[in-house]
Amino acid sequence: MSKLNAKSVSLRREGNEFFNQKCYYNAMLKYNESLCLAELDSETLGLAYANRSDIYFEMKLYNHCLKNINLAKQNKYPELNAVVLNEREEKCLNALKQDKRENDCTDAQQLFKLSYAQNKNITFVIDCLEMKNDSTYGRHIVTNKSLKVGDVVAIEEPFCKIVRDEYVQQICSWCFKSNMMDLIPCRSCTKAMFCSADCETKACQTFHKYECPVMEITSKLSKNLQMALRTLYVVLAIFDDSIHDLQKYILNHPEICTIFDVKGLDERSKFLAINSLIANDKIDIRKEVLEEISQWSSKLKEIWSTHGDFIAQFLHRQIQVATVNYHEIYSWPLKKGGFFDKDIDKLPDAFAYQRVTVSAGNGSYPFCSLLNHSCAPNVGKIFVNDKIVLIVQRPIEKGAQLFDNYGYHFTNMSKDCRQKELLKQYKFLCNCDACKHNWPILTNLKIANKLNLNKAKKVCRELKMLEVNRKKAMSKYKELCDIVNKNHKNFPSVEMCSIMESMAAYLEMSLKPSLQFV
Ligand SMILES: C[S@@+](CC[C@H](N)C(=O)[O-])C[C@H]1O[C@@H](n2cnc3c(N)ncnc32)[C@H](O)[C@@H]1O
Repeated sequence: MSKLNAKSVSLRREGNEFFNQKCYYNAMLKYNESLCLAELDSETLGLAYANRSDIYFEMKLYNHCLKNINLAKQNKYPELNAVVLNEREEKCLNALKQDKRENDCTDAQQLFKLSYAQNKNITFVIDCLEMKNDSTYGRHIVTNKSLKVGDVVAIEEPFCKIVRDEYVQQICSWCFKSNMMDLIPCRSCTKAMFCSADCETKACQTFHKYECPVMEITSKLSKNLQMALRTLYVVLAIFDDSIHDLQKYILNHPEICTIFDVKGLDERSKFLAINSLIANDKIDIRKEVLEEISQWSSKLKEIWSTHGDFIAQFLHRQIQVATVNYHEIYSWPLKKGGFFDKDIDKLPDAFAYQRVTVSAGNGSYPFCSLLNHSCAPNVGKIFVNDKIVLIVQRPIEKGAQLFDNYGYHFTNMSKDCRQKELLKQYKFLCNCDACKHNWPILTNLKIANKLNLNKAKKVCRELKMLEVNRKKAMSKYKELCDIVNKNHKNFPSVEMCSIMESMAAYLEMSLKPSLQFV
């Protein structure tokens, strides 16, 4: 579907109905869809921006409101209605003068810095991490000095990323920022929005220049195939549109090389590191399917005619790599909900809250993809926009391996289920401590220390009460890191697992947007 004013107008009207009912989240979604469908240089665009400014005004987000009033004016907002906008603008400016609210505008990204000196080559990883390779674990990451709970050991950007279709109107297609849904639509397609003109330019210099004309159809493909295609586009842009140069480069670098072996961190080297990630060779996709897809876009059609076999091989490998390596990118839902609480007094039977981040997209990360799995991991990932921040969850001794969790944790899944799923998707039989010693799930775990159990209960109660505030959440999180550092010998136990969950919740709280839509 291309831009179409009639459809845009009807979406805006749907938005107005939600707005009148004060359902601002739904209204904003409809206005953003309306913006995506509005034709360039039409007043439909201006009207949608103006309506969005009304939501921001009601939510007292005056800077967003002013920005949208400006966008409306720049986009043919009808002169006839200008009085309404001008009045809103004036009210906004006055309100801003009187607005004494504390602005919790700490950039989430600034909350996290590497805890130790950086690796000289891989500057986003601490220097004490090394890659090892053996017959049991394949390639894996170990530390040559002991690490403590809370240490930030890597902050990695994705090589390639993709926003899920259902979040296109809520998250910037370039940087994954939500910006309170204050996004601008792509000028040409209806399936991409950006938080700034700068992000739009960056996307259009790479994958979006090829994808834009075919976004509507490619967004219906499976996520792995979409990621494979996008990787091809990202890499094509790196090779200045030359499929010939890309093929030559791959042929000239046949050796397996990881992010630890590549010479620099330039985009070509990063691609080599992605291309040499472990692949699931049981996954097969017919060349005819790829050929059919290649006919959708003019660029793909053109290069398929000269390099069909190479492109089929490229996409095939990327799909095989995707299934065992690519990460979901988690983000906060913008609709109010947050932590909802279970009955605290049921501890040790239950955690006191549930964490509610949602998977907003997928990304490929050459370093984090070298981490192996454990059902009782010692590191955890959190996302700041599209970046993975890798943080130590349990003390790690010098020489020990760093273990991530692939979504199968011993506290909430039986050993049999975990092992079955891991074998099916990742082709290995897990032999982590939790599997080896058949640790029980949370509800059947022992209590190791009554004093700590009381602490855990208190923490849960506080978690329930705490107003979301980044600074407070961060300081609580640090307190809990200390408790885990001092008491980790009691792991696994109800109280330690509970404290670790609360620790993760406080960490997420420190990232949660300070405002959400009702
Ligand atoms: C994301 S990769 C991790 C890096 C991988 N070891 C390598 O050599 O590139 C996932 C793959 O690593 C292997 N793997 C992960 N965790 C493992 C574990 N605990 N024991 C053995 N193999 C594991 C499996 O082959 C899995 O499909």
